[in-house]
Amino acid sequence: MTKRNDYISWDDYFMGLALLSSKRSKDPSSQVGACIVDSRSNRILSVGYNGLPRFCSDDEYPWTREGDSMETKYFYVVHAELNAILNCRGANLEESRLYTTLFPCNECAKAIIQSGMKQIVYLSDKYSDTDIVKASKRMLTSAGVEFYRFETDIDCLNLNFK
Ligand SMILES: Nc1nc(=O)n([C@H]2C[C@H](O)[C@@H](COP(=O)(O)O)O2)cc1CO
Ligand SMILES: [Zn+2]
Repeated sequence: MTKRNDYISWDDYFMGLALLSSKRSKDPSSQVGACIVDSRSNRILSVGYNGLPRFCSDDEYPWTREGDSMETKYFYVVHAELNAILNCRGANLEESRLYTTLFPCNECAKAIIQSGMKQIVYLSDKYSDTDIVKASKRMLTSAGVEFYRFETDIDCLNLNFK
């Protein structure tokens, strides 16, 4: 027997983990996932998805996008990228690579830069026209953090639990 050739690439694996993490999100409109990797050893350092902080109930806080700011999700949700940074349990994120299903906002960009990450691989950039993303890209570029869109030959990966 020879080895399998249809195994997934490291990039597919890590973006797949970011996508799988996003499935945990309770946000009805955007489910975002992130995975942080030591790019030299291909070891996973952390994962995260967008959700409320610990001890804040998914059922008691709002999930709406519009209206009184206090009653929208935006004041409360922790972004997937920040959650991944905060979930790293002391791992050194210097020189690491972030896989995220949505381009990071300006606030996450600050945390990415300050934690020493060097690369961002993203799937969607659906808010690219917003000032938030423009500010994010400005800071990331100044800080020398590379970012590039995820590319793959495969459209879909199935997880079969049966
Ligand atoms: N990069 C990001 N990572 C994230 O985790 N989020 C989260 C915040 C919200 O929970 C949701 C965006 O909701 P909406 O504006 O598309 O309905 O995704 C948002 C962005 C966009 O900057
Ligand atoms: Zn963010």
